[in-house]
Order: sequence, then structure tokens, then C-alpha cells
Amino acid sequence: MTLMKIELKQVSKSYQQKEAVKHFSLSIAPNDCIGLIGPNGAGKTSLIKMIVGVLEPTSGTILIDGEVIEKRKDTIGYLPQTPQFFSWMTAEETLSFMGQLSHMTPAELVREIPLVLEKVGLKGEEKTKIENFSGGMKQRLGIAQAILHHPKFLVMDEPVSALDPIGRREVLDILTEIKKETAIIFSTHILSDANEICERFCFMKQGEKILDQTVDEMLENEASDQLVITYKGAIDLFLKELKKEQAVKNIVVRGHQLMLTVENLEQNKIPILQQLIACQVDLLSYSIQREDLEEIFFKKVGVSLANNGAF
Ligand SMILES: Nc1ncnc2c1ncn2[C@@H]1O[C@H](COP(=O)(O)OP(=O)(O)OP(=O)(O)O)[C@@H](O)[C@H]1O
Repeated sequence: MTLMKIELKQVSKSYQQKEAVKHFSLSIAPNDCIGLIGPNGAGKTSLIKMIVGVLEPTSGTILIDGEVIEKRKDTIGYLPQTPQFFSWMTAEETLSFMGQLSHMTPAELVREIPLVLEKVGLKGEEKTKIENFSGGMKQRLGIAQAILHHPKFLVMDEPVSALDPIGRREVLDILTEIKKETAIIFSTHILSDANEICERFCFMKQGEKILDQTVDEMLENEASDQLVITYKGAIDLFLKELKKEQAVKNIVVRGHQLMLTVENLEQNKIPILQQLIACQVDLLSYSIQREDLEEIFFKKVGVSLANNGAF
């Protein structure tokens, strides 16, 4: 397979007054599997639509092996956030229709459709009408249409977010296989999903790229130790006091756990724990732990993906 390189150079998108994507640059190598991570409204869908050529950038350029996207659309596979199908068509008819739009020949369709249905776990459903498909089956069919023409680059908008845990597992397993032969970028606001298959993360906030590193680099460069406090009962007073502490750089509340990023932790943990006692927090345990990706995201983007309480 010939290798392909995708370059986004200072790509921006504005809708009337709203600047949804701001000067976004990204270089995607042939073997990359990139998780585009951001909270709701970060600009992920707008960026993805520009990458696949559905939406025109307001400014900036997107090049595939040095050529503009229009000339290379057939090398891209695209799974939109909510793939639309004709409910009266069967799985086979749907793929045939989609394949023709990608200029596949009748012989290619006859050869490839059974293979792709098998790949996404829909063997035996060839003649089933889409109206009888579950959400998970539709998502798998969406992936099937995206990879049917053997794209070199697969772009997916929230491929697993709407699925239940079983459907999510199935789709992640399929993507693990596909990524062996295709560069992938996919958006999600669920970091653990991306972490299963992506080696590289791109964090996005309010249209801007905040961080773009491999997972290993992120854990190496961005993670620091944090103070983890497990408690019972109320902590409102303690939280109020913590917010006044200069050394406390970040606070995340998860259930009955508090994760604190603290400057000079060794030295500053003592006054924090003293404050905790003074505020009569019912302490169950405390420990020092390395931040994980979710916490790095929160620290960098300032928004909790999981809607955990945070200040
Ligand atoms: N067609 C449009 N017209 C006007 N504003 C838009 C349009 N599409 C998106 N926006 C705005 O642009 C911003 C980015 O939206 P976008 O859908 O790209 O973000 P997202 O990260 O994909 O969000 P989500 O995770 O909720 O799907 C949002 O503020 C959104 O309201």
C-alpha cells in the first residue's frame, strides 16, 4: 500500500460570529491512530468535516500527499457522528449504494461487500433491512461503508460514544483490527475509549489545539504527582479553603475522592492535611498518586470530560 500523509495548516472555521476552529495545524502520518479529544462544542465535528471535505475551511489548507482534498476524497473513509441510512434497504444494498458513490466497480462490490460485512461482524445480515438493525449494528454498518473502498485514512466522528458497553466493546475491537492497515483519526469525549486504540492524543478546547502528543509522551511530560484524599460526608468548607491555597493548582472531585494537584507537593501536603483536619473532614485515606490521562486532560483543558465535580 502506498503511504499517505495528511497536513492541516492553520485551518480555521467560522460560522457567522462563531469561530469554531482556530488556526488548527496537524500532521498525520500513515500509521497514526489519533484520538481527537474535547468537550462538547470544542470544534471536533467542524474539524472532522473539514478533513473529509464536507465543510470548506474559512482559512487554512488541508493537503493529502501535497494535494488538495477534493482530488483525494476516494482515499478517505468517513463515519459521520450519526450515519444516515435508508431504512428500507438491506445491509448489502446499502453497501452497494455507498460503494458506487466511491466509484467502486460492480466486480469490486461483489468481492468486497461479503468481506467487509464479515470484518465488522455482520455476516449473515446481508439481507436484513436497516429498519431491523440495532444501534450497534448500524454503527458497524457505518464502519463497513467507511472502509469498503479500502481507504488509506479513516476519519470517524464519535464512533462509539452513543453505544452501550457491549456495542462499544465490539466497535473498539473492530477498530483495533482496522488500524493495522489504515491511518485513523477519531473524535470522542470519552478518553478511555480513545486510550484503548490510540497511541496519540490531540486535545481540543474552544476550537484550539491544546496538546498533541503520544500517550507515552503525555504521561512522561505532563503528569505530576497528586494528593488523593478519600473521605465521607461533606467537604464544602475544606474546598473553600483549598481554593485560597496558592499551591493548589487543580482540584477534581470524583465521588468521595478528591484529587489535588499541588505545587511542591512534598512540602505543601502538610498544611493541606492540617487544613483538612481543621475543617473536620471525615478522612478515610490519603495517598500520593501519578496523574492519569483524564487528569492531564482536565488540567490542560480546564473542563472535566466525565462531568465529575470540579471547581
Ligand atoms: N452550522 C453551524 N452554525 C453555527 N454554529 C455552529 C454550526 N456548527 C457548529 N457550530 C458551533 O461551533 C462550535 C463547535 O461545534 P462542533 O459541533 O464542531 O463541536 P464538537 O466538539 O463536535 O461538539 P460535540 O462534542 O457536542 O459534538 C459550537 O459552539 C457549535 O455551536
